[in-house]
Amino acid sequence: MTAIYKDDGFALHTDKYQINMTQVYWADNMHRRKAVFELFFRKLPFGNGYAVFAGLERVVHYLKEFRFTANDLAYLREEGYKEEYLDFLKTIRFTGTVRSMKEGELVFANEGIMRIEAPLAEGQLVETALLNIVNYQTLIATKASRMKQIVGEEVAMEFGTRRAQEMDAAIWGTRAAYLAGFDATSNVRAGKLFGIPTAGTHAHAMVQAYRDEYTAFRKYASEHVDCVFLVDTYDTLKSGVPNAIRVAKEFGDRIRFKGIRLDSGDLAYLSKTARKMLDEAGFPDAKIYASNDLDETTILNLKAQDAKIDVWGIGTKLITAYDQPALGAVYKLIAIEDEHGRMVDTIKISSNPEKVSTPGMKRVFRIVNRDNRMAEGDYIALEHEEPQREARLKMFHPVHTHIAKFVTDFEARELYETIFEDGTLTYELPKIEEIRAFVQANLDLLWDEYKRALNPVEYPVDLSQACWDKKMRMIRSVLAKVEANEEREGK
Ligand SMILES: Nc1ncnc2c1ncn2[C@@H]1O[C@H](COP(=O)(O)OP(=O)(O)OP(=O)(O)O)[C@@H](O)[C@H]1O
Ligand SMILES: O=P(O)(O)OC[C@H]1O[C@H](OP(=O)(O)OP(=O)(O)O)[C@H](O)[C@@H]1O
Ligand SMILES: O=C(O)c1cccnc1
Repeated sequence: MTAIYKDDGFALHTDKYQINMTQVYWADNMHRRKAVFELFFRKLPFGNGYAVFAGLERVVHYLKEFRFTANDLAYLREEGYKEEYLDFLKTIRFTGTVRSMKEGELVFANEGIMRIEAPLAEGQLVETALLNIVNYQTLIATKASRMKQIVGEEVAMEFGTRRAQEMDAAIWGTRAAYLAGFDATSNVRAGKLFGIPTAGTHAHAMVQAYRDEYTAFRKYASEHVDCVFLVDTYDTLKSGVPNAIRVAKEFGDRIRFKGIRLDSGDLAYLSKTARKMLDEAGFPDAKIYASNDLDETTILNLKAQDAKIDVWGIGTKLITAYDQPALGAVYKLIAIEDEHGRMVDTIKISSNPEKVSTPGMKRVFRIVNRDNRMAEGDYIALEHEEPQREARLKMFHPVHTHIAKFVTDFEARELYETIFEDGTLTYELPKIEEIRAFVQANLDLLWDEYKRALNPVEYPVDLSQACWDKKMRMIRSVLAKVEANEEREGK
């Protein structure tokens, strides 16, 4: 790489305004004030009924290693930052406390996924990277989960690396897809880094290189025991499938003829006809793989057409989150220490009531009905509240408050774990297989109405009465100040 400075850290993986704001805090001696930030999104992606949280592992690595290197500081010096400020940046490490949902948790709009309590300077500087990581990984995990819900018991393989937005996206995207339910990836480096099962067939290039399918399949079979032949280079039914069958017969027990891959044309018609040909030739166990711009809509349609596809190879539409390429997670200041050392809550008002932030330190609980083991909804309470101790919980819609219900026999599962305590990592990162199992267990708690791909029912995310009252009090107090200001200005 022809970098001017060695790329040896991630602290500069931030927006310049974070460094500029931090300079202001530092110059004003505000930088050590305790601040609390919350990371959340306001709208679920893809019209899905839930999102799958991913990104915590990388966030942990990032915060653990957070420091400005000598190269970072040299570059900032060249950018014109003052020497005294650079001396301060040089000493910065992440010393905060992080409370977060676990990777693989199902998460909904307007609930804090992660809460960062840290000296203001640190909390501010890490915003961009945290959003960068969580936004992308959660987006892809959600897309993958949505696709896997449609794929069902069949196999979903991640094929997206070639179309991903560069290398990081391919690697962390395939990890997100796997933890959310995909079964394997074609990316070998992801296999090495995360222990994800890898798998693959072959491309048209190999058939073209040998110029005929029969020779190409034979050569492949001579070198590999597990064989899936790509059959659409010339003519799927007239040439590809017959050549695959011919080679499978010739090699007999010397190979495991796992199947064929279709990569163009009418996948419903071709798969049904190919299935018949394989069965008649005595290969009922050979699987039919399909790829070619697949997404959940196409897969659902193919299933409706009774396509005989066993393995779905999915690339572009998954790894680029093609129909919605960004999750709008934000990172908002919810409380800050004042000049007297007291924590004061902050609120951001918007003309859209759904966008008004919920002030203060809170915890998120999943309310699970003990009788049927299904989730009743999520419940956001103030830090000190203990909903699990209540016999009867009122759950009401935070905007349309007349929509309410009471739950009695319930378990209130707190969704936050402590990840860092005063800068020390206290959380043991789970293995990826554990995260996968966790996603499945979480999905089992949701009624199908929340999980369907089209027009799912909105899952309740409610505020406790105390939390709601506090929000309303703060809205009234801010609006009163705005009015007083207007009067002063004589408007
Ligand atoms: N039976 C089907 N019903 C609905 N969609 C299908 C069906 N068969 C294939 N598709 C989808 O239709 C699209 C066909 O795209 P396109 O016309 O680009 O492919 P192609 O011409 O078959 O192959 P190539 O990608 O080599 O150009 C793909 O997204 C594919 O997944
Ligand atoms: O379609 P995706 O969901 O992205 O799946 C991955 C695609 O990558 C390969 O195609 P390749 O790059 O060789 O191009 P082509 O098949 O589109 O010509 C493969 O044959 C799939 O078609
Ligand atoms: O193994 C395959 O078939 C594969 C891998 C990546 C992209 N397309 C197909």
